[in-house]
Amino acid sequence: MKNKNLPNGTRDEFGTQAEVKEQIQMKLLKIFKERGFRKLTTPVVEYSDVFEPLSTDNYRPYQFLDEQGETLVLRPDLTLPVARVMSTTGVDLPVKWYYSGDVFRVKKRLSGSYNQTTQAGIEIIGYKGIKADWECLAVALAGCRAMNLNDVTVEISQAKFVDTVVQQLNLPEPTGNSLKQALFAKDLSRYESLWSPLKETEFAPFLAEWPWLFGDFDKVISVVQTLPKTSELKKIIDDLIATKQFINQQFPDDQVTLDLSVRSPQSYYTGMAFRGFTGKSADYLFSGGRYDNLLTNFQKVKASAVGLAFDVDALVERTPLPPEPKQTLIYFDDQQWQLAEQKLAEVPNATLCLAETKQAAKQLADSNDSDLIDLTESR
Ligand SMILES: N[C@@H](Cc1c[nH]c[nH+]1)C(=O)O
Repeated sequence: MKNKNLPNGTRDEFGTQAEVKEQIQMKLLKIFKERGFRKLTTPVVEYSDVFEPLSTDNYRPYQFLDEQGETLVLRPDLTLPVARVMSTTGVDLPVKWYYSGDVFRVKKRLSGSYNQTTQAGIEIIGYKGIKADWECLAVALAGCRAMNLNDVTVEISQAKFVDTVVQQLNLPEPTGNSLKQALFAKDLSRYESLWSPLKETEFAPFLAEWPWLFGDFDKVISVVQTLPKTSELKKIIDDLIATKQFINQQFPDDQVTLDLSVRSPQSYYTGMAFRGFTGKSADYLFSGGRYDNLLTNFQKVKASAVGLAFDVDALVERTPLPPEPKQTLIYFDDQQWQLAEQKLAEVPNATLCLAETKQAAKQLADSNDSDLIDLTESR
């Protein structure tokens, strides 16, 4: 009998913790709305095909069958449903959506992380230019500020960078792909042996450093600058530098790092991607990026898009819980409802006491450390 247990990786939330979470969500939604984003809600359950573009190396979705035998899943992501909506509803582009809701990702049993997390995010669809990426970053960092998180590190990556460089190297396949996999896995001995035939080429200074190409923005960029520049690579570098300058100007308290040796945080990203961290914690506060091809999975037309989602639970973890405020119980008898309502409106932090006797009301007030207003005394 498991009716008193929760499935692995889920939790109940109540009281102060749940209220803080609600407040955080409200603050984020207010920022989205104030910047002109419109609300979009999608169902918690979808056909599993919607999530096909997702590579699920670290987790798998919860799956079950509907009455026709079709595989349904609890959504493991909120961006793919937005792409589905765009292909089925004929909404005119460009659009700016905001949403909040839970995503469900079955992680390894002892990973210590939850399988149900709450996200609040935005998707900007129909803009090719870098201003849309910057709007995502501006929303992300404004959100962190609203939570009093002032020392955020934005880690930027670029989904196309690794492929662009591997292509430039002109390695025979499958060597190019193996090099990429060794780089992502930080399998250094394999990486070394794969790039050693290029030791005498102009790529050598870069290739020797590539597995360590993360951290300080300027250092990483200076290594990338040693590569021969194709127009594609130049555009990638220019956009990264301009984005760092944008963050420095708009959010001078925040740090920017660059990682050009990682796998893209989402398999559907096609351009810049970014994550926000604070302190030493490895959990990110927000994660987002550009995905210009995702909509073509659902429809013929190509549309540019960029978005980001806050991990609301990670924000809650970094928010100190406020002390429990003292509550006032309003005790009254059955004939005094009107009066009790008046008191309730007047007294801050009050609640109606629904106990049946005065003695029970007193006991309740004592055990909750609450004040008690007794309306039956004034009669
Ligand atoms: N859906 C992404 C975040 C995102 C929103 N838009 C673009 N990326 C995630 O869960 O990591």
